[in-house]
Amino acid sequence: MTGPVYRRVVIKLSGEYFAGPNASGFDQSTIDRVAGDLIAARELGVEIAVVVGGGNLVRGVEVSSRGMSRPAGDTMGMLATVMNCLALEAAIERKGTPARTLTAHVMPQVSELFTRSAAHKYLAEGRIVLLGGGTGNPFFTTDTTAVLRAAEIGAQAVLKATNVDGVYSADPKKDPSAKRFDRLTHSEAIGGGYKVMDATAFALARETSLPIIVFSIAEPGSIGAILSGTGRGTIVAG
Ligand SMILES: Nc1ncnc2c1ncn2[C@@H]1O[C@H](COP(=O)(O)OP(=O)(O)OP(=O)(O)O)[C@@H](O)[C@H]1O
Ligand SMILES: O=c1ccn([C@@H]2O[C@H](COP(=O)(O)O)[C@@H](O)[C@H]2O)c(=O)[nH]1
Repeated sequence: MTGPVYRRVVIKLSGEYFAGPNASGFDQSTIDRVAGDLIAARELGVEIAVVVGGGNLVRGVEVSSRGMSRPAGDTMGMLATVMNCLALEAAIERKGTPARTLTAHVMPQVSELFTRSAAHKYLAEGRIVLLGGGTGNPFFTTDTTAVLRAAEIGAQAVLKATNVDGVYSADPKKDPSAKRFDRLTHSEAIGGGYKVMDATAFALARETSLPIIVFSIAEPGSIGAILSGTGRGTIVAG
């Protein structure tokens, strides 16, 4: 087994995956398994910050299409990501590893506000740091949040752990003939319009020279495998 490829990473976890076999909500056994994978990855000696999506609970665009304003819908989506962080934090700590949730909004009864110094401190203490509330602003996504926070805290890569095993020429769930890429540049990912991540996230990663690795979270141990350089995923880099 080779040593880890990175010293500090931000992992973007699919919120949708937290629903497990259900259409929405929390599936505890799925969350427990993901918590175990994160702990195993931490034990490789990598500092880990996690951004969790909200697709299992609320997506702003969907709720606003029913009449609510987009900023209000997006605020619900950001709060959904905080709930996912709390579920994951509890699962990680139940397994005996310290974790800490930091949020983009002031909510002192719930968690500490995200600051770079707090993130550095808890990562250096060996905690798994969970970043809730997205960027704190509507009209963004947690993919963009992951790249933003990675740039802010000096992470060396963004790992997008999702429900497909890489970037394809078209959505593989809709087009079985879609071709999978092993590697793309940021500009190719933006130019191709691949909807696995939003263009803002790819553009910020290009500007900050951050590699993004897109891989499947469904494979147990996949986070550790990616960190060891043996996993299967698409690398989007310079
Ligand atoms: N070109 C493409 N290559 C790979 N996946 C694609 C592509 N286009 C669309 N997709 C879809 O993108 C999805 C993953 O991105 P998305 O951000 O929607 O999900 P997620 O990681 O589950 O996020 P969330 O945290 O919001 O639930 C996959 O389910 C896949 O079907
Ligand atoms: O910076 C952000 C991040 C997220 N949101 C809202 O949250 C939901 C859930 O995030 P996903 O990335 O889709 O999983 C998103 O649909 C937005 O409504 C946000 O407003 N700002």
